[in-house]
Amino acid sequence: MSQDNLAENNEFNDEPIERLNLSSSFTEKANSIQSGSNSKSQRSDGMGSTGRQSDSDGVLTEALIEECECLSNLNKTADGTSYAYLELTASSLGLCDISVLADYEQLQVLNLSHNQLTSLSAISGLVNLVQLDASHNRLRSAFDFGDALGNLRSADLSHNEIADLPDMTAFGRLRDLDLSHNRLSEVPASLMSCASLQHLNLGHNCIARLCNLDCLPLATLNLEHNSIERIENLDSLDCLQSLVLSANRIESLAGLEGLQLLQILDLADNKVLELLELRHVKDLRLLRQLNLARNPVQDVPDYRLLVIFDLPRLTHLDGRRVTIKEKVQAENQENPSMEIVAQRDHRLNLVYSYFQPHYVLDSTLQSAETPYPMLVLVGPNGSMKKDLAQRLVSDFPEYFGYGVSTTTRPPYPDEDPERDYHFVTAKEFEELQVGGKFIQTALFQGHYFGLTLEAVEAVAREGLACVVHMELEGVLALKKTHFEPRYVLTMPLDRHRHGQHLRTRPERPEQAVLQSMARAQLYIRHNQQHPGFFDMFINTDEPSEAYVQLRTLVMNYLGLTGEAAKEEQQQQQRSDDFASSGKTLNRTWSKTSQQSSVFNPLRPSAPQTSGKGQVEEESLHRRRSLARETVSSGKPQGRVTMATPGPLVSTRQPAGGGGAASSSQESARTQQQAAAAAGLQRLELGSSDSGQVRSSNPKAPRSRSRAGAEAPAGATTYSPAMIEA
Ligand SMILES: Nc1ncnc2c1ncn2[C@@H]1O[C@H](COP(=O)(O)OP(=O)(O)OP(=O)(O)O)[C@@H](O)[C@H]1O
Repeated sequence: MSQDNLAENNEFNDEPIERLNLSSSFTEKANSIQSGSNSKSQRSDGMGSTGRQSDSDGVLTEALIEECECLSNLNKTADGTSYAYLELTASSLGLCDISVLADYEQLQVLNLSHNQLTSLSAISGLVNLVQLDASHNRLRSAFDFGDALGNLRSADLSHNEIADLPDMTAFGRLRDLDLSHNRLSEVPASLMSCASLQHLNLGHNCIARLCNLDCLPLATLNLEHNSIERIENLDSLDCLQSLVLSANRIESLAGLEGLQLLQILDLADNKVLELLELRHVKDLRLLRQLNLARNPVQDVPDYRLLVIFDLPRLTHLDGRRVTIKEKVQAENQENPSMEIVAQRDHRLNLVYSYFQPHYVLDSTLQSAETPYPMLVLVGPNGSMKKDLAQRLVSDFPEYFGYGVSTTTRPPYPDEDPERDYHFVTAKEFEELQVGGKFIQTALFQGHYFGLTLEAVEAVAREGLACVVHMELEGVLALKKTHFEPRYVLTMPLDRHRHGQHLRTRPERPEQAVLQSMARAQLYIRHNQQHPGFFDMFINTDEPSEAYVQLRTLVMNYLGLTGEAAKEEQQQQQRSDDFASSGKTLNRTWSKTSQQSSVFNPLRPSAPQTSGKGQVEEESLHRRRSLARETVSSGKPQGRVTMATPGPLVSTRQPAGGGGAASSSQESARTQQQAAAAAGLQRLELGSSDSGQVRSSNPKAPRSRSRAGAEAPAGATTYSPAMIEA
């Protein structure tokens, strides 16, 4: 076998990444070297020299070599001109004199481990030597065999008494060097001339400082069990894949930032105290195995999940495989989705409220047929929703009241503490929360916001529907309660205008402005991914136009257009009279619940007992059920008559979509008849002329927008494309 062939057989740099194990990598390598050479040294009769006790006073002789069958691998010599044994294994023979080896200059692999050697000068003539194992001897000086062994690729000199290295310039081909378990007090400077060194083990020495490794092409470096306090001077190790620094005195991970190929980092048994240190390895994209076992940082609560969250690419942490479950758990804990946060908030508020004495609050109680009416304007801040809400309330005082939220945010100079928010301290907010006062809470830009039941009740007691405004997080929580409001998404589509709106408040920091602008995308995404989540959309680029749209929407909804308005006023008068006698709330705005079917949107609920006989009541009930089923399960129609005040339904035909409408006329008629049979009042609402108001209710007919988002048929599409424009 030629030298090169032999060298190829012993290459380590081609090992797959997974095999570059932590602290054991060098040991394994050493073992593989040893077992490799041992196996080569095995004769066909299975006998080798390893383990044989020498009876020649530690002198290796030809007779002993023969007796112990030390030679193996009869093959072509390096120059290819003749045959010779290329390997010699003379381990555990108590050898202290190996001068006989000077005659074996064809040797390529030499194993002299576990002897009593104090010098290797006798092998200075083995110019063909590629692999040397002289571990477990009593060598004081390594590489004292001179410069002639320039072909050496692998040298195991571990478990000796080496305190320093001579000049290594001649060993430019050396790839693997094991100097572990020696007496080195520093990284030998001469190592820097080993331009091919890929695997270096300096573990179990007395090294206190990391240095003299500059620009070495190391793939694995083991410095376990030394006295290193700081990770330094490793920046130039561009090829480093595995770094073992366990059992040192390291407190910080600083100094690892540049090791872009690092995959394995073993820092077990050190003094790393803070999770903050992980920032130094956060950007190491290939890091898969991290060992921080027995560091003080492990005492940090939720340590494991926090590390997994910070370094999501890890496959092994502290010697244990990171499971998918742990990854999900870490993500949910440290970066929960808005949905999970809302779920938690809701659970918390619910539990706190259960601890309180319960009152039956008639005014906001969900009745059998209709929920308490509420209108929620939702959108990113700066979408003018607060102004819109307050204007609506002042224009329709007979229908709407403003639900004042509570917040820990300090008031802006122009805000009225009674009208805009209830401003409280963080402690007061917490007390309210623990007191079970909130229907929903949300954290937004570092401040808590919450809507108390009392704020809604204050409006409801007046017989009014409650108008509130909030961020998406608040809506997610509110949707979990028994309230079933209408949700109007208010969004500036023009980023520039949005920025302008936000900057009207000089006290709002620029960072918050940019954050809020970025959040606009969140609303668009949410609208796309959850069709029907918002009931309507209003573009608030132009505040006055937005208000006109909202007002139109509300008036349409309340039936307050033209003659209808007058009639409504009269009706309202009658209702008020009715209400003043029994204070019955005009439930006009909220969505009906799944179970509830129908109600007259403009008049107080009809009394349930009509004086009909039982059979007639049952028949009526059957017909109502039939009508409900027909209405709720009916396929989207071009023109649908809804008997509920539920979704806004377009009466317009989508362009070119008449076919669907005509083909379903029969079905529509059936629905209408069924609804009429049940004695239900029709409510037909069209999209506004401006085309900006539309429903995203899933039951409404839909057409596909250019951007792929679903939108109700007949309505102008609301898509991110509009934002881009
Ligand atoms: N109970 C609540 N739950 C969740 N979000 C809420 C709640 N009450 C108010 N918010 C929202 O918190 C955000 C607070 O924003 P900010 O303090 O910057 O300005 P604002 O004047 O209150 O609102 P805007 O800028 O939208 O007029 C607003 O988007 C507001 O709608």
